[in-house]
Amino acid sequence: MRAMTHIPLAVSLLRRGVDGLDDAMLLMMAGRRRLVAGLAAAKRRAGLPVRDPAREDQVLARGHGLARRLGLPPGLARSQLELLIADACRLQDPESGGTMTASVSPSPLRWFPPPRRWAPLLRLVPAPWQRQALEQAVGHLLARPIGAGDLDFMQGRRLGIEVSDLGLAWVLELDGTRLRAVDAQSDASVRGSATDLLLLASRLEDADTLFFQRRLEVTGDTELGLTARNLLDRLPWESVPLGVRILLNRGARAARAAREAWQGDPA
Ligand SMILES: C=C(O[C@@H]1C=C(C(=O)O)C=C[C@H]1O)C(=O)O
Repeated sequence: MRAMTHIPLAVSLLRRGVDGLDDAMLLMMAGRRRLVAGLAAAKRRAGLPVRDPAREDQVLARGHGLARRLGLPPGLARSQLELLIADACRLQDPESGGTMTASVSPSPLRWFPPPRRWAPLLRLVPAPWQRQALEQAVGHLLARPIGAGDLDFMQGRRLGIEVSDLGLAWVLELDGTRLRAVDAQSDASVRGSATDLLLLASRLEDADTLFFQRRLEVTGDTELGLTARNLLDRLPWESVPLGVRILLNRGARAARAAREAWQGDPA
């Protein structure tokens, strides 16, 4: 018998990466199955058959093209896609014992998992990229109030945003007229679920209601937190670019519907 071998740090770190990607692949498979469930219902309503050989060829051809661009062995991509297609067909055909037809949800958003489901994927995004995306998004949203000096109370202070269900947290600092995401302790933090923060940012829920229902929390320097919260409430919504408003609104509605559709889901 071999003695216990020491596992080098590089091996265990790389294995953590492999685990993350394996999780991501399984999550994607679960997402594909949900879409297939929606497709099954839509095809049934339209009187279309379960199998569509032309579409299957198209799926395989797309996979082949992408595999080539990614430098993947073509056989690998093909065999994986064939497995997925076979599973999708079983899933849709009640004769073959598939349970999906019985459990298709009335909401098409069943296949759009709420944020906590896809959080593991987000955590794979390197922190500097996350920070950059946040800076750009918040910078867009708050361009006018920053220009008007409404955020001057934040000069030299650091405000944290914590997305509780995603396990994500960022700290923002106002540097002149630019909001920067920094790697430092915050003076105060606003904390809520991804869906609730999105509902707040898109004005589909107001801060008072969310605080009252404890769906939004302020920690740390309460005065700074409350000033930030009040600013959110008074945000001149008309000054936010229309495209951003539409995107936020759609995103928040989808997240809320997904949360409702998934409520009571045991998994
Ligand atoms: C999902 C569908 O049903 C079947 C499964 C397919 C797939 O898994 O990609 C493709 C075509 C159909 O044979 C569909 O019609 O798109």
